[in-house]
Amino acid sequence: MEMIQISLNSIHTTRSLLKIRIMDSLTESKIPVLNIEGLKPGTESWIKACHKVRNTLEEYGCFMVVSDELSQDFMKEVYANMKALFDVPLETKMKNTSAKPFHGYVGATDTRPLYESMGIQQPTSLDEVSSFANLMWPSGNDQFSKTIHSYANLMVKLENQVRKMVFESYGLEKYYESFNESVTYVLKPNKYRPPKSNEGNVAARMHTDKSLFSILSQNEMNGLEVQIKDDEWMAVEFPPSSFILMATDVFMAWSNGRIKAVRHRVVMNGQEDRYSIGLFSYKKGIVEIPEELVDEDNPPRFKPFDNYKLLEFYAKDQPYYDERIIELFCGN
Ligand SMILES: O=C(O)CCC(=O)C(=O)O
Ligand SMILES: [Fe+2]
Repeated sequence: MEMIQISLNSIHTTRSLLKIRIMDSLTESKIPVLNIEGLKPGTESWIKACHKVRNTLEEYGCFMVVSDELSQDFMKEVYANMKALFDVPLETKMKNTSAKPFHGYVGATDTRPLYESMGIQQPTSLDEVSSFANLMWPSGNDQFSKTIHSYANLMVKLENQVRKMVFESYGLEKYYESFNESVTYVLKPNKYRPPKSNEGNVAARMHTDKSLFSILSQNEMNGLEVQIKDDEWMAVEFPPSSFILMATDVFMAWSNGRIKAVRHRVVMNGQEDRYSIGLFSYKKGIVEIPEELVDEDNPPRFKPFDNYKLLEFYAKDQPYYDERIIELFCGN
């Protein structure tokens, strides 16, 4: 039986807790909002922003961006296409398979009845997105492919920029290009339905991501909550055309513990379906702490490890789902 932990009331209990409705008053959203679009590498404003991004990820583990590049009309199109995707029959959705955990269709289960998710691998390739669409709609769906591919390209561009900024801020830009060659992506559309009266409203339990970096946006239904200071949950308010960038266990380990992996969960308080879309990067091969981030005062906190093996480890039943997993997996 699956164990879940809900920090509210500090209780550890079994799946019956999923029936609990969380209605605690959440701290008002104070997630930093950074303006990092349109900066030119090498300029003074770029260098300043590099430090700001790194400091924010060290202190909070996440920040938001309100994008000039994503119009509200474009985002409406993204969500209309996602709705059409989840409306395809279950047998068809189940054709979205992958050998990697959480990279294919994940359906609702007894312990997680509100959540469904799909995986589009290598979404920066229009051919890959189109073959996914052909699987879902036998006569294809060009509109879906084009929209989702453009969205993925924008998110990947941003993911690259943020990692470049962090590398630069640590003085490690010389590693950025070679590191980037082994980064891969999966785009995950998620759907959450509202709970019935006899169901709890925790749609995704507290966890930290096992990707290298994650970027999420949502339709107008809120639900994402993060712990950015102490153990307090904070509801994320998404202004139009915004997304949240989140650091993960892998980025935390790479930085030798400097960057914070942000704990998050999804709680459904509304009465409408919530759609979110996440771009997750992964590092192929071994992740190692750069020697520049290790010294006498900062001995290596993690052994070199394989990102996908960490994901497999996480996918097996574990005592927790947050960053304590990576400590178990490869902590020193
Ligand atoms: O839907 C969301 O806002 C969160 C999804 C999430 O945490 C995940 O896919 O790892
Ligand atoms: Fe997550």
